[in-house]
This record gives sequence, structure tokens and C-alpha cells, in this order.
Amino acid sequence: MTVTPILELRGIDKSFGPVQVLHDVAFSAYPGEVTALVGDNGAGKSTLVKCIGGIHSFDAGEYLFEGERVQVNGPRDAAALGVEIVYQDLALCDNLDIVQNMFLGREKRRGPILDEATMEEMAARTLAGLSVRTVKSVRQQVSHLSGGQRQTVAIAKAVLWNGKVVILDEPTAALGVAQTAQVLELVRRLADNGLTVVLISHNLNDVFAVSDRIAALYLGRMAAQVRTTDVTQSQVVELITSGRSGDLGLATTNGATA
Ligand SMILES: Nc1ncnc2c1ncn2[C@@H]1O[C@H](COP(=O)(O)OP(=O)(O)OP(=O)(O)O)[C@@H](O)[C@H]1O
Repeated sequence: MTVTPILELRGIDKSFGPVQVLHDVAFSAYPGEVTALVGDNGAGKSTLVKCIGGIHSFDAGEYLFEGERVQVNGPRDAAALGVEIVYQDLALCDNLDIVQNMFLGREKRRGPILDEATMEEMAARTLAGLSVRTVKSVRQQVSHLSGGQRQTVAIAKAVLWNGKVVILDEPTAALGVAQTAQVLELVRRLADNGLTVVLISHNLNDVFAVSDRIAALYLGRMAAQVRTTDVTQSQVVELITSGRSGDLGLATTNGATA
């Protein structure tokens, strides 16, 4: 059965000045699935994600959303489609509480006055909808939260703003074992709730724990996009380090088939 990806990039080229960073990259992500984007340092993961998020324009290629070709000329266009990126450094403000962070720059107002009650209720409902029980009060200041709780708030913020495609940049990079497990559980739940999740990760244990598909970039080219159940960790290591895997009978190299 062929399933239409919610997000699809075809033939993406991207250069910075004379240096071509992405070469003819194809990438697809599907609702209800976690697609892991892997690759060595400098392979082009962040650049690809920034093209998806409208932060970088690309030089050639097509961007399709829900099967339709779209123009994404900036972060606002990506946000309007429902593409939300949660960066590793989180961009949460330490001196604000959870509600203030989740609504930062998009506050609800009743006339000239901030509608605190509605914002508080929406923040709490979003966290509850994600079965987040580790955050006790939405009025806690973010500086008092653990790394895992901060990551949870950043993810919930993306969901609150109607993220259909939620892209997570190394969400467990700074976390210990227990917090990593909590965040991975949340990542899986997002997909199980029907969202499309793209997970950038260097940690193959995380990738194999939660992903449905793996897209491996090598020196700016998409080496393979495969179902996680079709590959072993050592095959993925080979894809990351050499761009190929000799013993991998690839069913698809660009994720076009489901
Ligand atoms: N703004 C820029 N100007 C020039 N070169 C850039 C720019 N951004 C990225 N690059 C180059 O593009 C290449 C890919 O970088 P990118 O950050 O996308 O890789 P990555 O796979 O995300 O790496 P990492 O895992 O280390 O974050 C690198 O060689 C990098 O130096």
C-alpha cells in the first residue's frame, strides 16, 4: 500500500556560497510515524531541517505538503503549514513560567489584558493530552525544571501551536538515562497521537527505540531512507560512515514507498 507522505522534499540542492551542502536530497515523513534523520557531523541534517522550516531557502528542488507543491519562503510559511521545529537549545526563557513560555509572542488577550486563565487552561490541557505527569504546575518557572521537563515543555509548545510535523533536534542530547526514557516515550506518543515526528539524533539506541523509518544523510546526499525494522544498527552505522551498506538490499532510497 502506498501512503502519501505529509511532508516530502524532492531533489533539494543547497549551497552556501561556493560550497554545496545538500545534493539532490529526497526526504519524506509520514503521519503517525517517527522518522529519524541521522548522519555524521556536517552531513547536512541541520541544513535540511532549516530548509524544511523555511529558515534557509534551497537552490533547487520541490517541497510538497499533504501531496501538494508549496512555496515555503520563511518560518511563518512553515508554521502556517503546521511545521514546528524544537531546537536542542530549546529557546525557552528561564525567567518565565511554563505558560508564559508556551505562549511567548502569541499571547491570548481579552481586550488589552492578557487572558491568563485561558492560557493556563490551554497549557495544562496540552500537557495532559500528551499524558505528561512530570510537570506539577504550569506556573513553575522554567529555570526550576529538569532538562527532561524543559524538553517536554518545548515539545508541548510545538503541539499547542498546531504542529502537524514536529521536528526534534537532538531532544535527548543533554539528558540522563531516566529523562531520556521519558522524552522518548513522549516522542513515541506524539506519533501514536497521529502527528508526524522527525527526530534528529546521533544516538542509534534512541533511533531504534522509537523510530519507524530512518533517513541517513552522508556528505549532503540521502544515502538511504528505510524502515527501521528492515535494518540493523551496524547497517545504519555503515550508512552514516560510508554512505552505503553492502549487505543492505534497499527497498527504497528515498522513502517514496511505504
Ligand atoms: N550558514 C552556513 N554557511 C556556510 N556553511 C554552512 C552553513 N551552515 C552549515 N554549513 C556547512 O554545511 C555542512 C552541513 O552542516 P549541518 O550543520 O547541516 O550538518 P549536521 O549534519 O547538522 O551536523 P551536526 O551533526 O554536527 O550538527 C557543514 O559542512 C557546515 O559547515
